[in-house]
Amino acid sequence: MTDVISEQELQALRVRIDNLDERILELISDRARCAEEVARVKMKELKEGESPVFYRPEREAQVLKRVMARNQGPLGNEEMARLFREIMSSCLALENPLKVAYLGPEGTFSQAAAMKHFGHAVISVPMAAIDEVFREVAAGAVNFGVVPVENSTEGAINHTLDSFLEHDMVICGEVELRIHHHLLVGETTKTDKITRIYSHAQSLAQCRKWLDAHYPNVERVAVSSNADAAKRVKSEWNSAAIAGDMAANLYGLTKLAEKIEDRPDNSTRFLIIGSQEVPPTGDDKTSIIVSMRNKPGALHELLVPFHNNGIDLTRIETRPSRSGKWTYVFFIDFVGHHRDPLIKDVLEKLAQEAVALKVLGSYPKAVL
Ligand SMILES: O=C(O)C(=O)C[C@]1(C(=O)O)C=C[C@@H](O)C=C1
Repeated sequence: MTDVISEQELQALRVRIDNLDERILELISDRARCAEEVARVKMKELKEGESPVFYRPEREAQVLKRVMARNQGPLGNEEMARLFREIMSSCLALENPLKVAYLGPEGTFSQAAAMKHFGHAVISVPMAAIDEVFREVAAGAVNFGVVPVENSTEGAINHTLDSFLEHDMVICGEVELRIHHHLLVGETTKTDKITRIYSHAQSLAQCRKWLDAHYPNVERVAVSSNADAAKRVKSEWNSAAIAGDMAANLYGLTKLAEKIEDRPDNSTRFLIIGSQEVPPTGDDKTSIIVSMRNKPGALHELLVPFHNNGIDLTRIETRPSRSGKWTYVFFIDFVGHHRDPLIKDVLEKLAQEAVALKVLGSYPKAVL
């Protein structure tokens, strides 16, 4: 009897869900038609020689923040924003499908970061090296690139910082990704006979203590990427790989142990590079490169204008210079947009003291 009643209850709920889905479907289609209209207006307003700007990171940040502010549950803010991220991604693809280069191969955390930032409707293009991502963007072969810039456990990604010295790029966004590593095996792996564990050197370092505790005598082999590690285990019965969810799914591997990173807050920050300046949203960050004269107190001089104006520095990194002129170079991130009057003032003061100063870009703070 109770079975019949709960079956009826279930039926009624499914009818409600079907009705809601129909309404959601209509609303999403309405939204998509609106985006098509937006594209038409953008094309209409173009002046001679201008090309349309379909992707608007400042607007996307605003849409996602609004969704999060209005959300009343039961779905969490991040979950709800993730759904809207995908809807917007599909709407943008209707206007103009974006091409995004990332540090490949398929299944890397860089690809996961690209999907988190742009949604799944973009065309993602794997590159063999960070420098190639920069070159692909510079050549106009893709609209944007996604490159890792710092990891909370292992620090700065120097290849990325150095590439900024060589290429003229605009930073148009940032995305932070929680990095969860898993120990992965294939169908043919003999799990009690593992003699080798493959992963990228950074990931092996991020799981060092776990490996010492669980596989102290197993050979650790550093390969070019986690995705490459995952690919190798498919055909080796005595090997395992350390990689993330994307690589596990892509290569059909099983998790022998989940979330094995030593620090539970392990995350990587990625930058979105392109050629498009992003207008202020009121909640932005700016990245600059500055080189100072090689004299005592140079770093102090550099920091004083920020301190005096109460500007929040979020990161400072030093790299060796590439030429005689660039004796040493500072990469600085701070809160604010380079068009804000206060920030403009500080940058002008800084430019007077510096050998060279380059604004890499102002962009909305990561929302997701
Ligand atoms: O508002 C715009 O300019 C749009 O193109 C619409 C829209 C959206 O779907 O909301 C789509 C893509 C842009 O990156 C930002 C927003």
